[in-house]
Amino acid sequence: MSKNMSYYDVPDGVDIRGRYSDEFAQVLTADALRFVADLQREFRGRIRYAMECRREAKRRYDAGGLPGFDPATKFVREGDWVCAPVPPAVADRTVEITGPVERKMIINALNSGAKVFMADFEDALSPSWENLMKGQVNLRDAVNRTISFHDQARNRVYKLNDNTAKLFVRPRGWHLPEAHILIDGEPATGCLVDFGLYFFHNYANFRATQGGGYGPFFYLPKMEHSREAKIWNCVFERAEKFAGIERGSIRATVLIETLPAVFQMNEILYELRDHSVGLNCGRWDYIFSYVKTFQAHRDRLLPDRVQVGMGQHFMKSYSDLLIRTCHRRGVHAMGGMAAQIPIRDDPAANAAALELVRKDKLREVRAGHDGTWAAHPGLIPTILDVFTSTIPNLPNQIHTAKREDADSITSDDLIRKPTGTRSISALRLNTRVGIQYLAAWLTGTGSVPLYNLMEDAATAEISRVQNWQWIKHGVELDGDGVGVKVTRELFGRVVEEEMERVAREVGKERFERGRFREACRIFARQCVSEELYDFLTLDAYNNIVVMHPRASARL
Ligand SMILES: CC(=O)SCCNC(=O)CCNC(=O)[C@H](O)C(C)(C)COP(=O)(O)OP(=O)(O)OC[C@H]1O[C@@H](n2cnc3c(N)ncnc32)[C@H](O)[C@@H]1OP(=O)(O)O
Ligand SMILES: O=CC(=O)O
Ligand SMILES: [Mg+2]
Repeated sequence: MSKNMSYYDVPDGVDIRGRYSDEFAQVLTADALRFVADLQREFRGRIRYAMECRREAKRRYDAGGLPGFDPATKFVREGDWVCAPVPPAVADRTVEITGPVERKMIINALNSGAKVFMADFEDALSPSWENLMKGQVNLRDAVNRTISFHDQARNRVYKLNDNTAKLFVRPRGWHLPEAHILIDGEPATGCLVDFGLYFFHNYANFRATQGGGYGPFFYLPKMEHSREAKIWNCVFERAEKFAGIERGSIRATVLIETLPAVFQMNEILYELRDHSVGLNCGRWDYIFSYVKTFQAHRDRLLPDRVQVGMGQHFMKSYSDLLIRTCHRRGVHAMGGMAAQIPIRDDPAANAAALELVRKDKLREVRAGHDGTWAAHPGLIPTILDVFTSTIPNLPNQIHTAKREDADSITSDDLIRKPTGTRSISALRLNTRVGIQYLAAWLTGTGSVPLYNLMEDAATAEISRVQNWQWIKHGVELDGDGVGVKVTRELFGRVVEEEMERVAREVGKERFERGRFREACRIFARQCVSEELYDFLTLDAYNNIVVMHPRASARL
């Protein structure tokens, strides 16, 4: 054991390059880091292989192939198995609030009246060292129920109510490294750091105080294949063994938010059958993934982002098949996120936004979803009302909404071309939103309100890849009577004009103080690149890595 330059007490082979703080050292203990390092060493080969398989699948799609059901796992799809029974503590998940692992928001979310709070290290969080480590400290205090926050400007103290939402934690996706923690000289896998530190410090307390003997509970993002779910299952088994807790204690809901994964839903549940509490329709990343999967397919271009709703045939088919699959296997089928948020200064617009959320949730509960997501506490009464009035006296619809009709959904339904039109105003909006989101992300904020909608990493990805797709394929805009072709030159003019508009809208001072120009450079580079960048945030990550002592910030 040695003390490294930053004074963290680290086990052999582990080096911490992030800033030292006494508070962070409470979660970055030698024992916790040893647990993370052991996970990394045991699973790094399989993670690398899984990422290579993603690249291989991409090569097939780029050569004209289509995603589909795997004949080799037909026996899993047709077999008569079910997942382990749902833990009683999380039978009722009708409303789940989500949000970044920020201290005040954690308290507000846990107090919000939602059944579950999904604390996010992923789409809603900019994964800076400060955010991640503070997030771990905050979650530890939340599980211990000692968390508090003093808003000095408003002289308001935040504390937990007696009754709080059950906590789920969403680690990062498999693809993101943690540059500030080196294990045997290589950056750690981000999600193993998020999972490992949280599990190590909280499993005992969590199971005793809120899991009813189960837990901790997780959400797992952005998987593309059941082999990735299998790795998670092994990570869970390894953690359970380490902690000396019963196999099947840890439970996770997998987000189905990539197009390839919709063909693997049974397989994913099967791999996690002892650790599963369902699947969730991660609709925003799913749309992003549709573009990504079909990036070389000129005939499958997206219409304007606002037109790609759950009413599109491929989106409805995905949600219906997810419900059918989950209920057949005895677990929750969770709905997704409506992007509308309360609009404080305009009662009519606020009522219209709430009505859109209400309709979206009504569609979900009528289709058979067991619960859904809320982006903001102000939406919870509306969403709760929709669920409790549609399925009164039931915690979920797992056994009452079988949706056998969805057995007829085919591969064709799941990849059906979206319909709609394309407009210059959408190109402009994508650009304005993408740049502003990225500017916020670079300064440490991973979810923001923009033009009265929630924007996070997943929605920003749609803006980016839609622009890329339209430029790459030289789309003719047919939506607003302009009739021009999207070229790099046109996009260049749009970027210039939209940057001027952003500067006007946010005001000179904020514009100059912020990282808008840097965001613009990154966003525009990704929109015009010959090859599509895999992830907006993977490329931009280098811009938020801060080494201590300050060395090269690049991976
Ligand atoms: C695609 C996906 O992955 S979706 C899941 C990931 N995305 C998210 O989780 C988004 C979560 N939501 C948010 O981050 C925020 O609601 C935003 C950014 C959309 C809007 O934020 P704001 O405009 O700052 O909200 P607003 O000013 O109305 O907040 C009012 C109060 O509600 C609180 N609040 C707002 N959203 C949340 C939330 N999700 N969880 C907890 N508290 C919240 C604020 O902290 C604030 O509290 P205060 O009155 O005590 O100060
Ligand atoms: O994570 C959720 C999504 O919609 O993306
Ligand atoms: Mg997502």
